[in-house]
Amino acid sequence: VSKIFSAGLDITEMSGKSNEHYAAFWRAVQEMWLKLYGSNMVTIAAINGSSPAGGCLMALCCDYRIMADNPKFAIGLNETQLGIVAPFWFKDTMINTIGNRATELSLQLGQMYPAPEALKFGLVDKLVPEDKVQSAAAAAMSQWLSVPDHARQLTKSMMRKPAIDRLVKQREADINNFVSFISKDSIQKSLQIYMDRLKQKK
Ligand SMILES: CCCCC/C=C\C/C=C\C=C\CC(=O)SCCNC(=O)CCNC(=O)[C@H](O)C(C)(C)COP(=O)(O)OP(=O)(O)OC[C@H]1O[C@@H](n2cnc3c(N)ncnc32)[C@H](O)[C@@H]1OP(=O)(O)O
Repeated sequence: VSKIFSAGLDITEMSGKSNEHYAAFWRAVQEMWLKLYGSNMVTIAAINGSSPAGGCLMALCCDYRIMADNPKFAIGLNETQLGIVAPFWFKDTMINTIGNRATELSLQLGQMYPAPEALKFGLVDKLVPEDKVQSAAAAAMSQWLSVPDHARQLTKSMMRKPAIDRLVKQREADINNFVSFISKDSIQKSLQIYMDRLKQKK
């Protein structure tokens, strides 16, 4: 979709459903992160539009991020703005990209960064004109693929393994946490208010 890289997790999957539904949904989200963050392939994010929350997470999972140079497009982990909390593995992924202090600011405020600020913050690696995002991503891919694969893969794994092992160890507890958090009446209410606001904005 033009103007949107990803709208993040589907909020309708997190509201008004059963606990079994929430558990299955969260397991699938964990699986997505484990596969993408843990992939030994080269992954380049071609960010052609806004990328809130889960969308930002997907981009952060990649090895390199190229974003369209348009200040109308914003990226960030904005969970607190929805009244929810970025789980520890979202937080770890961001820390591994921009560091602890910048992550704390970002997460507590639920900040969405317009493209130029995202570059300054290190959330993305490069800005290019909107119509050059795909070609710039292809060029970056060629550069990354020119590095001997075994050395690049071992280096990637060395950098990411501690975060991945942490989720693998706590996977069931993380699902239980998510279910008990998201099914609270107060959280359901916050999500409803956020969705109503999104619709009113039109
Ligand atoms: C202490 C224990 C902690 C345990 C862990 C607990 C909790 C963690 C839980 C969850 C983590 C979640 C991460 C997420 O990803 S949450 C989702 C965050 N996403 C957003 O905030 C995106 C909101 N959307 C937007 O900002 C805009 O819609 C967007 C910029 C994407 C596009 O703008 P545009 O103007 O083009 O389009 P709209 O008119 O706003 O939207 C069209 C249509 O789509 C609906 N919609 C948008 N985003 C979502 C979404 N993420 N999920 C579901 N539906 C969405 C929007 O409501 C419109 O619908 P309709 O009116 O056409 O029916």
